Amino acid sequence: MKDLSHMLPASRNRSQPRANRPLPLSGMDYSESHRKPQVLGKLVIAVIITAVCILILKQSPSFSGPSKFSRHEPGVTHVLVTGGAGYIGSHAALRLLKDNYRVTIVDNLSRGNLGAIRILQQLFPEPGRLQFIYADLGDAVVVNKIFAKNAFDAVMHFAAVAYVGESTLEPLRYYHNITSNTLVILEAMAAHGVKTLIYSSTCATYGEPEKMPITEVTPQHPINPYGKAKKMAEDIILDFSKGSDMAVMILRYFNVIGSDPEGRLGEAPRPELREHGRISGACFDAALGIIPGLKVKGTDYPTSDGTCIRDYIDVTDLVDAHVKSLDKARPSKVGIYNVGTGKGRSVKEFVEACKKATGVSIRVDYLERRPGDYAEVYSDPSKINRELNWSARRTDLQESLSIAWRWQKSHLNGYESASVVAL
Ligand SMILES: O=c1ccn([C@@H]2O[C@H](COP(=O)(O)OP(=O)(O)O[C@H]3OC[C@@H](O)[C@H](O)[C@H]3O)[C@@H](O)[C@H]2O)c(=O)[nH]1
Repeated sequence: MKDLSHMLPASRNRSQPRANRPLPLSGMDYSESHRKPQVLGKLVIAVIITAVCILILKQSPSFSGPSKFSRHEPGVTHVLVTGGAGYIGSHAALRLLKDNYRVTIVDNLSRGNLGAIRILQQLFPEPGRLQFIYADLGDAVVVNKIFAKNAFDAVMHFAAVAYVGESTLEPLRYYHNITSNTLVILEAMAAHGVKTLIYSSTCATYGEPEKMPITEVTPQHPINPYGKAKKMAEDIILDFSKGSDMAVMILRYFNVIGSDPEGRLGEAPRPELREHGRISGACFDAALGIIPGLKVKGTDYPTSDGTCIRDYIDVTDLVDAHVKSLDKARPSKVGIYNVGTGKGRSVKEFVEACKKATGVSIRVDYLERRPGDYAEVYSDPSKINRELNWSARRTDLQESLSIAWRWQKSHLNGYESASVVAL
């Protein structure tokens, strides 16, 4: 058995010991059946544990076992959700499962959380609803096996590293993870006749446009490796789909915030990547006292208050756009959509909303600009409003942040613990 416990996220709150449970993974299998009894010789305990393991194994489809997903059942859409252990992917998987889709999640857990998968498994324990496969999309052989064993109807490709700052420091990681892995997915789709793709792209592909708001025909001139890698992936997808009967939807997300309003899932980024973290995570970390204060990166931008302008879209609205895209995807058609609210908010405005949502007077330090940042981006969402009948519903920044804050407060160690604190 391969011990992959080092891949679990480190404790977010240094004052609390890390819950060091070894990951129950064996090769590519995901199963809780591999735990060994701690005390040898205690036969009765061993028998009970074995019985429990068999029960759990029955509930947790494993990659190498007979797949309950290998048959194509008419009327049930089976969606491959790459990156389904991550922030957006897990929220999308939850919505798909709620809407009665069958879901297979593939994730290498490099940025996502096994805890999110466990929550989804608890919510949807029925055999044949949710399958989790621990695998890296960079491994074409494994990806092909996954496609060969499963009859996917559609792919939602979320899996990606997604920090603008990190991308400027580690560009090759971004090109590999985003661009190359998309190629692997497309090749597997072609080889196995899967013809529907919903692709997670980003406003970062536009770079620093001259005109606001950004429409889908605004020229794309990305200025950081993250945006460039996503743009390349988009181009490959478009070339690949040309002249084919592929149904493709490319969704260009603006800045995603919030979490499941019912508090089942949240955003739990890797603590070791905190320095690259997004503004929402940084605000919450500052409010929780995990970091001494929030660093506002750049106050000399040509904007109303000197800080960057972004369009913050709630994750619940974003996953709704995915479900609508899947519904409206048609053979031989490509749809490209901005997914945003259409409203630009400055970093200073964001910080004020975060202070109100958390009730904490967060300390704010003003620093130099962050490499790779653009001054102002916000969307014109009229195309997606019109064509997919989608519009953002939760447009109150403070409300989205309040929902996310509730989850953060009750998950000080991310998915590893649910210790509630009174602030
Ligand atoms: O600690 C921080 C983090 C961020 N910021 C600022 O907040 C603004 C937003 O930065 P974020 O890192 O949250 O988000 P970005 O706009 O860089 O990209 C984000 O949105 C588009 C998505 O596709 C990307 O995946 C996501 O990272 C920037 O101006 C940034 O400099 C801070 O001032 N302090």
